[in-house]
Amino acid sequence: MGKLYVCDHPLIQHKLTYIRDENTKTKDFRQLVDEVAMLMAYEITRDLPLEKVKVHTPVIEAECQVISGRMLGLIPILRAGLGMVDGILKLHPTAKVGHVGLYRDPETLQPVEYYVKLPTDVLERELIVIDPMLATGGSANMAIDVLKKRGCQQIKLMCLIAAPEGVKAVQEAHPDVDIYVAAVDDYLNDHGYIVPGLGDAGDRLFGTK
Ligand SMILES: O=P(O)(O)OC[C@H]1O[C@H](OP(=O)(O)OP(=O)(O)O)[C@H](O)[C@@H]1O
Ligand SMILES: O=c1cc[nH]c(=O)[nH]1
Ligand SMILES: [Mg+2]
Repeated sequence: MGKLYVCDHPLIQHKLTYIRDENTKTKDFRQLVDEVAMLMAYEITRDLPLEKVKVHTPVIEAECQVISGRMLGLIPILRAGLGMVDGILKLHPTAKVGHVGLYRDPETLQPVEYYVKLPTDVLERELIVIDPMLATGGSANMAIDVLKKRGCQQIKLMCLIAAPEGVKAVQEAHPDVDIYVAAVDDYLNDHGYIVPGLGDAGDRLFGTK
């Protein structure tokens, strides 16, 4: 079963509180999501492998370390996942970005695919699927399916807030995928919203409501 990591760094938890607050308006919401995504990326990439390299400092030749291994690909689920991309790119500027467009039907809560565009070298990259909200898990599972159907193998999932139902659904459908979140909330309400949650992440990011 995939592991669940809760990024409980005080800076992440502090910022998440203001992201949840209904009085936080679009500009600050966007800024805070960007900052939390960057802080989470720092935690998530803690296990990246290093390799030794020689560097000439102005003083001597030294043996130092650089990140080795596979390159990174970020896969935001449109729309709301877009809000987390730039924060991660600040730490990993060479990552490529693939987009998976899904919306959740408000009646059935089932995800509907409307767009997929991936880097040509996606199979050579470690992928992080990004979405602020993991509610029923339908969207995350469909995005991971989209990647696996194309042969992708090394996939992580990164969300701000998860419902227990969503964590369970992803762990059952994709036991090879580790999940990284800033918080696991209490439950889903009758409309499929995470409680306490933050409302509709896409609407709050883009000011569409
Ligand atoms: O786990 P699930 O039950 O599938 O719900 C989570 C999905 O719902 C939201 O997207 P939404 O459908 O609102 O699209 P948007 O990002 O365009 O607003 C959210 O950003 C996730 O993608
Ligand atoms: O609480 C939720 C659930 C799904 N999508 C959101 O944006 N928020
Ligand atoms: Mg939305």
